[in-house]
Amino acid sequence: MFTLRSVKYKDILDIDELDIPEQRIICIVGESGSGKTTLLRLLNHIISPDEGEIWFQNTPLSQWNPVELRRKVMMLSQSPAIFEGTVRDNLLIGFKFGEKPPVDENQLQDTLKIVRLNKDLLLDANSLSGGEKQRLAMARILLLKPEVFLLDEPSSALDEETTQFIMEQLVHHVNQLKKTMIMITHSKAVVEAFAEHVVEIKKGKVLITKEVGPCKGASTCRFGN
Ligand SMILES: Nc1ncnc2c1ncn2[C@@H]1O[C@H](COP(=O)(O)OP(=O)(O)OP(=O)(O)O)[C@@H](O)[C@H]1O
Repeated sequence: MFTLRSVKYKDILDIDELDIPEQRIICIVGESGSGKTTLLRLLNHIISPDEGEIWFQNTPLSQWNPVELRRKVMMLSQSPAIFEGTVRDNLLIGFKFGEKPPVDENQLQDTLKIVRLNKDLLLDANSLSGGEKQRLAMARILLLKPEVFLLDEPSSALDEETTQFIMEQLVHHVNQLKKTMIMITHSKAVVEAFAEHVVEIKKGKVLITKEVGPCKGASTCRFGN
């Protein structure tokens, strides 16, 4: 799905070779400051490498129309933007400029359940806590159904039990839709429970990239197969 060759970005990342498979749950791990967020930003083409090339679906990122690319590859940052207005406004904002048809009320409610956000759709989004805002942004991306979900520490503002519940829901959802999830995590429990592929970054270099869990060695595999 993503292919990186001889990619350098400032003195932050120096990746000789990395292949990220599609339709997998991929965890990016590594110590703080190792370059994980920078890697996600490169994949989303928010930034470009100084050297080397990154391909998405066999086309160099530089040849992708940026709008088209970000419709397929969406990133949820650690502190996502919350817009003025209600929970509902925030869920639907992605549909405002897109070509996708707006979703109905039931879908909005169902998506809030996936991220365990039990709030009224008409509530002012700015009254939510940090963790709730993060989940609202997660729900917003889920509704848009991109090919690739890039999640930067999606559980950073969540307690252990909520993390377990939401990750289960997210992984199930992504698997069902046959999408790809690439997430940065510092949680060993999340890696052990959900990763199908792990990429470890150390000081800007890929230390380890390997398949793990139930899909190890399989050409195709979804949980439950
Ligand atoms: N635009 C930038 N210009 C210069 N340095 C940067 C820039 N963005 C990040 N850095 C530096 O690059 C290094 C890697 O940052 P990055 O955010 O990718 O790390 P990370 O592995 O995601 O860290 P964490 O786990 O703490 O979130 C850090 O030392 C950071 O300060």
